Amino acid sequence: MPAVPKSLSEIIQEIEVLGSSGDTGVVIKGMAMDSRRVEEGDLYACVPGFKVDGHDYVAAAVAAGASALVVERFLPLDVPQVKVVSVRQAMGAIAAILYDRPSERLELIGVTGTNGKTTITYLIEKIAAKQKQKVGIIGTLGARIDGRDIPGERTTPEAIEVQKLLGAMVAEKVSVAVMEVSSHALDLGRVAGCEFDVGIFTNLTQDHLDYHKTMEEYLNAKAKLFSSLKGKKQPKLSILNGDDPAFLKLNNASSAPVVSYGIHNQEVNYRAEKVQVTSDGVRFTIQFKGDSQEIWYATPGFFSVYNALAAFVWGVERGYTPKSVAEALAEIPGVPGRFESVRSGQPFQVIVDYAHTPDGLENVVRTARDFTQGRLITVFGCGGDRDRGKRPLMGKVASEGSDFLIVTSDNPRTEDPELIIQEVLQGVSKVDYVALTDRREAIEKACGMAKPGDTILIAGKGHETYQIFGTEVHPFDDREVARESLRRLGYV
Ligand SMILES: CC(=O)N[C@H]1[C@@H](OP(=O)(O)OP(=O)(O)OC[C@H]2O[C@@H](n3ccc(=O)[nH]c3=O)[C@H](O)[C@@H]2O)O[C@H](CO)[C@@H](O)[C@@H]1O[C@H](C)C(=O)N[C@@H](C)C(=O)N[C@H](CCC(=O)O)C(=O)O
Ligand SMILES: Nc1ncnc2c1ncn2[C@@H]1O[C@H](COP(=O)(O)OP(=O)(O)OP(=O)(O)O)[C@@H](O)[C@H]1O
Ligand SMILES: N[C@H](CCC[C@H](N)C(=O)O)C(=O)O
Ligand SMILES: [Mg+2]
Repeated sequence: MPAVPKSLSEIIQEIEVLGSSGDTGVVIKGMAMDSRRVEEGDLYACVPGFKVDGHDYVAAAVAAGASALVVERFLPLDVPQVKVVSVRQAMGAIAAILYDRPSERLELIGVTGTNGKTTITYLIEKIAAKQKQKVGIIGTLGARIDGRDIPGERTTPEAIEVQKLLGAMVAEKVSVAVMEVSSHALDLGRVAGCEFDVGIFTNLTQDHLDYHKTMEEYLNAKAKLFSSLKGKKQPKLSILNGDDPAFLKLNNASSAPVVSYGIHNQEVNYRAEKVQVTSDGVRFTIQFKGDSQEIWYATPGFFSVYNALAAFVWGVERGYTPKSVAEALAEIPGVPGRFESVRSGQPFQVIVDYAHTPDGLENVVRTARDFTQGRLITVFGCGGDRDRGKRPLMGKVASEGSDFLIVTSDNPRTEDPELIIQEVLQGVSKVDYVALTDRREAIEKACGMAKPGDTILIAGKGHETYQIFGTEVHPFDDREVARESLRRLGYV
């Protein structure tokens, strides 16, 4: 959906500015934060980045047709300019104005936490779609509007893109939008201009310390989602994992009433009990408000109980019958790249999963181990240019839970793949392992050595269809590569 053109002065009236220069009567037709994507009549937002400063690209932006600039310091140019404290924060607010404040026209759910966000957005999509609601998703797998996929690069896109997508959802009469809100997004203002109605917290374990430095800072970023739950639309709700150590802090930070869920904490509002984890999924009973509901959700792992619980709470609190929410959960075939089985008729299991944190990997290794008769062969690596501290921790949990380990590459980006592997190996002990830098070779090795009853767990890339070396993106899909390896071994 295109932006609704507005004069710069109209925009300035609705946001906090430090000052302006030039003709503020100029009409703004759209907005861009990248000079290379500026179109005629756009407002170019000069973002001081981690690598470069957008203020240095105004000449290119103006040459491409930018009609005005949002700046943190006035530039000696004959172009209308608006000066703000933080361009990153102002960008969302301005884009929201240009797209007619779309988040005020639908229910917006934000899902945050280290693991489980994508999964929960898919569960909520299913629950709402079963009630004949049109649903929009924004997250790691891209955006999706009423079942139509729109590719995306980040878990939470930049603010302008977020508002544009929400605007498109409003235009398509979406009533429920569910969005993954990463800690980077909360810190970098990518959700500025969004009025959330519901915040969902999954869990907090180590990740992204390259960016946040401490777990406390990481949690503070997450907490912003819950403290932001105020505004015109009512009611607001925080849905929090009562078993997580971060619960108390988020409970205190929340501006909205809190509903909690969990398994161990006896005080939570929605509690799962009689949990059975099988190789096909999880079965359990939810006790809530003097009522109870049986749940079947076809993704194995104790962690799946938490994901299903969080989605169930949203559905029931929205007023859907517990039975209809349970039926929706039972119908979900699985989320791409999350505990996804590759089946080519081979007498062993091959599972592709997106676990890329110590906690995620530990959970998924334990789950696979629990239903494996033979050996558990785990293939994984750690991303380059990401939290280095998690590498030996992932090496440790993978080696402790597996019978054979193949340490390989997972998006080395600008780092040396061999050195990343060395850091993973620092945590590896008590297990036979091999390091194979080439991920294809690693998967082939696993398939070649598996015997009937074994399980191969290929972790870290899940749905990803690429491998990033340097800044180049090469096609690579764990599921495809596993299928090819199995084919070569004679399975079809
Ligand atoms: C730390 C981080 O998030 N960085 C993001 C940030 O980069 P940056 O601020 O350093 O940008 P920069 O390259 O210095 O450029 C500054 C400005 O100059 C502009 N520019 C630059 C060059 C030019 O010719 N013209 C121009 O206008 C850029 O468009 C930008 O506006 O803004 C860039 C532009 O949007 C993003 O691509 C970049 O994401 C990087 C690549 C990234 O990897 N982010 C990851 C860590 C991330 O965001 N992950 C989270 C969490 C994932 C999860 O766990 O779920 C996510 O939400 O995806
Ligand atoms: N509730 C959970 N607790 C711990 N681990 C989980 C949980 N849910 C999923 N996982 C593990 O984490 C992996 C990623 O799950 P998912 O994609 O839902 O998380 P995410 O929070 O969206 O991740 P990202 O930060 O990359 O967006 C899964 O493949 C699984 O191994
Ligand atoms: N959203 C996560 C995904 C990591 C997936 C893994 N494959 C990697 O590239 O490190 C991140 O950006 O840290
Ligand atoms: Mg995700």
